[in-house]
Amino acid sequence: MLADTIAAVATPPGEGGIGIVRMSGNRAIAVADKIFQPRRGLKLSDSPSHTLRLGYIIDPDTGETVDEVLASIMRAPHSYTAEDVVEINCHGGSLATARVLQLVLRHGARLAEPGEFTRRAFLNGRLDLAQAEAVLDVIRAKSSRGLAAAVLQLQGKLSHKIGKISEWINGALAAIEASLDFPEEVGEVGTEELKGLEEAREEIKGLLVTWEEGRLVNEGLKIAIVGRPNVGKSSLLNALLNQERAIVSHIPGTTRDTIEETLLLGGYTCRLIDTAGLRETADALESIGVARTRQAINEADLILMVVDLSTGILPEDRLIFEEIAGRDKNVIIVGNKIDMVKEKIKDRFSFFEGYPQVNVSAKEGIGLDELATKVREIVLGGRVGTQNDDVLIIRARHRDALEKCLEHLEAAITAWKGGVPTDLVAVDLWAARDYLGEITGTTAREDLIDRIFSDFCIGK
Ligand SMILES: Nc1nc2c(c(=O)[nH]1)N(C=O)[C@@H](CNc1ccc(C(=O)N[C@@H](CCC(=O)O)C(=O)O)cc1)CN2
Ligand SMILES: Nc1nc2c(ncn2[C@@H]2O[C@H](COP(=O)(O)OP(=O)(O)OP(=O)(O)O)[C@@H](O)[C@H]2O)c(=O)[nH]1
Ligand SMILES: [Mg+2]
Repeated sequence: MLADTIAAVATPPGEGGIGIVRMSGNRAIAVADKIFQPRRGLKLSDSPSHTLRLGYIIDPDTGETVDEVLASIMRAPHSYTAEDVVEINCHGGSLATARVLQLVLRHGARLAEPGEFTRRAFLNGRLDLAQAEAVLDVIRAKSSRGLAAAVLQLQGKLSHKIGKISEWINGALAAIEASLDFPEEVGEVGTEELKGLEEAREEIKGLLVTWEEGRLVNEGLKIAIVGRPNVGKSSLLNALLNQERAIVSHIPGTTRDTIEETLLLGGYTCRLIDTAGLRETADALESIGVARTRQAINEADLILMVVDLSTGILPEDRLIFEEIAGRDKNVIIVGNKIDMVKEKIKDRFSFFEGYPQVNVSAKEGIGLDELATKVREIVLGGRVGTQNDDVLIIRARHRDALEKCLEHLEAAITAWKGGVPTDLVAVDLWAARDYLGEITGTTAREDLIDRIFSDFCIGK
């Protein structure tokens, strides 16, 4: 158990139903006893673990009653941090919780650092690093699919798979080490172990293919709305959001900066980015906007290229299309202002042959469902349809470690098959094992762990 006792407000600031001050450490219960007076019955230190008591927080120096609260006690090791934990449930609102925090700090606790409660759960072995990261991913989840993936990881499903892969690698290493120690007794290092390594390799590959979806689930699909000025990009953003978010006007060059909003599509978070119309411009401000548009195009997973059906394709449209096409990006051509087209127009512009086109009216709300369906098709397109109970790789850090692990594992397998001396094979296997340990935290360096927990909020 770590020496000092930490405390923080665990609920967000502002007005709310309840505000919680949480303490963890071996003095947590003693500190609580000094300031908490139960209305009746046992004081907190005599209460059984996992019980809740009603009482008052009283400033021992002044005798002043600060708040009426519920205090809960969870004794080590059966708590979130695996240390003694006391939670004081105050009336919501920043003043009561701030006063209670002040009192516990004055009577023996110190303010927790960001993520320190979860860090203690990790250091005390209740969670491994991947599970601790999942705590943050649960808090930050932006879609139901993202939440499901993070909760699975919190429950240890990813860690379990990593453990299984490590076992295969360890099995091979043990066999190699035995054959080095007692070469005459062990004989050939077995095909059994080699098979285990091949299974490990397949398991890693299976995890890596989930990253594409995991990234989408975690970060959201970036959709850039691009086109020449005045075709109705901002109108389309507003129509999809069903909200007057961006300024719309008949003046070309209305949108100067990129505007980003999130939208849920089929359980996935989409980040819709409205951009400044692309054109050659002498206006300094507008050209900054155009540069940002290009950046949005670079970062986008999907581009909605908006054209104006009422004017048809202009040379400017062609230039923009040439800029977009030929990149490895998904593109949907959106023919806008269909409400203005009187005669029966052709469904598609032959110019955009090979690209999906959906015709809409951002103004009248025509064709938006069809566009959403097309977007969803592309989001899911070509991806192995995973279920909510499948493990997903949702952090780039995990993907990177798995890729490194795979490289070394493949090198080891090739070397083994090529008859390279097994002590050399072992070098790659050790490296592969260390990369797996970075995911669960067994071989993660202090600075990496610092970086991970500094992302958390205070009180988590
Ligand atoms: N009030 C409150 N709500 C909360 C949390 C909390 O710490 N306090 N949590 C977190 O912030 C989450 C719940 N997570 C938790 C996970 C484990 C334990 C815990 O006490 N684990 C013991 C087993 C206890 C038992 O089963 O009796 C253990 O693993 O040993 C507590 C909370 C979400 N809601
Ligand atoms: N009739 C009709 N007009 C539309 C439609 N969509 C947009 N407009 C009009 O087209 C003009 C330009 O719309 P915006 O949404 O500002 O166009 P934009 O592409 O964002 O333009 P910039 O920001 O200047 O690049 C406005 O006058 C809109 O009312 C539509 O579906 N039908
Ligand atoms: Mg605009």
